[in-house]
Amino acid sequence: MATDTYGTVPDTDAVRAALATVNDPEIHRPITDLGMVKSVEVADGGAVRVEVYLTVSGCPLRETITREVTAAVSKVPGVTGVEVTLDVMSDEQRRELAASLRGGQAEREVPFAKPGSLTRVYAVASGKGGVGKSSVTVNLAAAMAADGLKVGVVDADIYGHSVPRMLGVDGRPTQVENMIMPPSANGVRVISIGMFTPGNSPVVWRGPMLHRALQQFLADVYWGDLDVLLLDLPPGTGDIAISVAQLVPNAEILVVTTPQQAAAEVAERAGSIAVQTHQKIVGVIENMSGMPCPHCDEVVDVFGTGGGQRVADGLTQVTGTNVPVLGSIPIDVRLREGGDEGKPVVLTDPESPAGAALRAIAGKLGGRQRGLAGMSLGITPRNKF
Ligand SMILES: Nc1ncnc2c1ncn2[C@@H]1O[C@H](COP(=O)(O)OP(=O)(O)OP(=O)(O)O)[C@@H](O)[C@H]1O
Repeated sequence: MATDTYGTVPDTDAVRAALATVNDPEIHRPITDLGMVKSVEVADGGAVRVEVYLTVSGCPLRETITREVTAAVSKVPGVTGVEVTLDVMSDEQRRELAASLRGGQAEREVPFAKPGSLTRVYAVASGKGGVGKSSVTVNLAAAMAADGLKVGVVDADIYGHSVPRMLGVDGRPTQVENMIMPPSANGVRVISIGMFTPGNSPVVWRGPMLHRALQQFLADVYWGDLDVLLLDLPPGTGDIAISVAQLVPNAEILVVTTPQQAAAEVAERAGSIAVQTHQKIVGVIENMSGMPCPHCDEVVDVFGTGGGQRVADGLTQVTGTNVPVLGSIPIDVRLREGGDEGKPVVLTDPESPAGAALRAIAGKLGGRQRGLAGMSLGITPRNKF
């Protein structure tokens, strides 16, 4: 905005108020609250100079911060120009920031495991690989974020980590002291083992290291206040499922299967582990449930039928609680393309059969926060609600 006709110098408080509207892109809190505004100078002609502290040198989001600060300050009446210079926090400042983000809590605590936590944690499990567990996870996350929920995803599929690519997250997390800032895309905060390994190298860790990695993802990552955290587990009944049960005992299990008999049997075994770990199974999602013919709309049951219901019935029997089928997702080439391009189908094609099915399931799972009225999930509310 141009200097007003009387040449009034812009008010420093107004400039600071404008800066308070700029959130750090990783921490998602105003830069003014994070001690990131080093100085503000307003010259007579209306030129404003803002010095901003980056949390770390070489911060990948320096351009974003510069752009957003410039845009916010430019809107203040009387401002004729904005110059943003960047500095880097000292070790002491970083320690203070990390301590304030932790809210004075002791280190290494998993916030989601605390009794008062309001975050619902869903661990997405499958028996076999390749049934679409990661695709389902990222689409549920994106759909819930689009519905206004604060959502995080931990890609705990250590051997087949694909979540960042499917969600369109690139780049590595920034570390502030011993806190890790998760990158985000499509409104979803993501952390993946793939962000900590060079190139596309395989991860060959065994149990204790996997446990440690998961603990770090849960305790050392600054997630902020999440409504929902989704954990994409590796297929099968491996070490990670046990670690999840130990680290976040209140996590609820979501089982993904295909309609195929063989896949359903393995999925049921994977789900049964919840009985031993005393975790709740929130429901079963059947993926790849038929493919609508592109020419005549007739549905071709490529992988057979009924797997989701079989798994749900089996788990209902072994757990003694009602485990419902939450939904069925058809085979849809747009879902696969969306995964390859980092654009979840629930956002690019929300009305497609797969997009609509995923959004309906996300609505059931995300909507539980506001109580269970009107929902037929067939579940028993836990005391955290
Ligand atoms: N409903 C669907 N329609 C079309 N393609 C799908 C569907 N669901 C998944 N796919 C595709 O199937 C492949 C496997 O999916 P995905 O990687 O999500 O499986 P996964 O169970 O997470 O595998 P893993 O656990 O082995 O990593 C991907 O190429 C994905 O795009």
